[in-house]
Amino acid sequence: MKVGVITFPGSLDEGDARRAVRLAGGQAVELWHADRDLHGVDAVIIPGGFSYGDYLRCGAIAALAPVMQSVIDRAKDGLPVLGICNGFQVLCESGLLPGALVRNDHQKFICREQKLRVESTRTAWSSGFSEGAEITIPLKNGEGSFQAHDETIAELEGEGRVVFRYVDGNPNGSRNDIAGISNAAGNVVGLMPHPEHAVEAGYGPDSPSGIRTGTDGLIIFQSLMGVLR
Ligand SMILES: NC(=O)CC[C@H](N)C(=O)O
Repeated sequence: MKVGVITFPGSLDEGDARRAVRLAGGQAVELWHADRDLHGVDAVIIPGGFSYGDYLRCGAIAALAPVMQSVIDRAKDGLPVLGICNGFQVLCESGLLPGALVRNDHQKFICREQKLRVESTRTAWSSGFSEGAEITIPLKNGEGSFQAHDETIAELEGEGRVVFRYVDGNPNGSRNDIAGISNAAGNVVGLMPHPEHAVEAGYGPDSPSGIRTGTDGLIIFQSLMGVLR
């Protein structure tokens, strides 16, 4: 299975995302922001970082990059797409996901191990979890507060499209403690915390479930492999 990982100027975590794909059993393919060609990939990951220096808003310029035009077209046909942190910001700016990520309510960059609850397993990227599972993966951003109109929040909640929710304290003022959402079809998912940094035992944060040690993030990439199989 070929999983494309996009690099924009200012991307940071594309290497870890490619590594996560490989550890989950996939083949990682490098995609370049200025290239419209998706090189026959079966899925796309938009990684974390500071694309185009976070000007004008985080993700706003990346959403207009040539590669994103192809991602937007293919996502409408069901291509699995995962946006991690800056990637989530790009997905919201490109219109593939609703809402916006704005500055953390406390105005500071946050970097910590974050506990999440898996609220929906009906997406390409969360099908490997059991519903309600609690996982811990790193969170690191300045603009991670998820905001949307009341109607959009009601729609996301009503349609079961909140995929990940912060537990044990809201780190950034996100509405309804939302850490990650999906589109209606479930092929596009964006989340602020970083699963690609919790894929190897001994290196990621310990899971509160006690079942795994530091590898909760790997299940997101393994979920995709199950869907593509
Ligand atoms: N880790 C990241 O992807 C950072 C995302 C974004 N540039 C922010 O600081 O909010």
